[in-house]
Amino acid sequence: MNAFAVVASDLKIYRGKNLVLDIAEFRLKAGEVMALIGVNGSGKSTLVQALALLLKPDTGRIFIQGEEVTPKKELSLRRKMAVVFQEPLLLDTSVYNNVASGLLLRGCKSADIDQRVKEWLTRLGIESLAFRQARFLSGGESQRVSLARAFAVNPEVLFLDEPFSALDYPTKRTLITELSEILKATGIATVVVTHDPSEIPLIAGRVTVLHGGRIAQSGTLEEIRVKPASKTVAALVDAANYKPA
Ligand SMILES: Nc1ncnc2c1ncn2[C@@H]1O[C@H](COP(=O)(O)OP(=O)(O)OP(=O)(O)O)[C@@H](O)[C@H]1O
Repeated sequence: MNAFAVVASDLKIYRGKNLVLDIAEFRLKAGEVMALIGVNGSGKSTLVQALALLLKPDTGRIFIQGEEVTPKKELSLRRKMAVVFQEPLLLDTSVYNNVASGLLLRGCKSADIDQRVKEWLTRLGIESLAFRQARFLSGGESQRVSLARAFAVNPEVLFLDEPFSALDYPTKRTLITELSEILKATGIATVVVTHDPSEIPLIAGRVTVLHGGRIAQSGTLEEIRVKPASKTVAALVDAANYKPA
């Protein structure tokens, strides 16, 4: 197994004439859960989309588990990854079919699909919702379906782009704790975008701070709090409700 799940270098993305992402080097270790934070517009979603191979960078090289992304390998490498967004983006069908959708796309056999869908419905505590239409779910239930769909494909790398920000506080806390247990058990390398530093100790180890499309600082939350690279970074990690774990 490669020591790094994702490596990117000299990653640049322009929107019109604006350079919105300028990453000299990014490394996500195998099995690591990294929090990605930054003010609005700092480039978090753009970086996630680029690393998940959903957005083509203008320059740069990306390696997934040591394999360089090339036009020929792009689709197979993309299928090693799963992304969960703030909006669950569910298909207008049953919960079961939603969780099965990524596996169908990957051409899995129906017996495997059934086994994996049932496993992940159970692990996310939504087996009783299997035949409910997705449009009738609550926000928290929808996000559980979206996570089950992501885990069902057995991803090597998982990207979570503010998956909890639309949820109420108790629902969010319960889901983060469960998700953290699943990530520990599976060892899937994960990048989780969050606006709430109090979530970081619950789920992630290292923190990467983006500012103006660049990596402003990277380290543990404690390291960054003790020696923030700038006032903006200090403000980001200095949430009133944060207590060291
Ligand atoms: N489709 C687009 N067209 C033009 N500019 C864009 C587009 N998407 C993003 N941008 C710009 O790129 C920059 C980075 O945006 P991005 O969404 O990655 O930031 P973010 O850190 O995820 O923000 P937020 O915390 O608000 O979600 C912003 O200046 C944004 O306006």
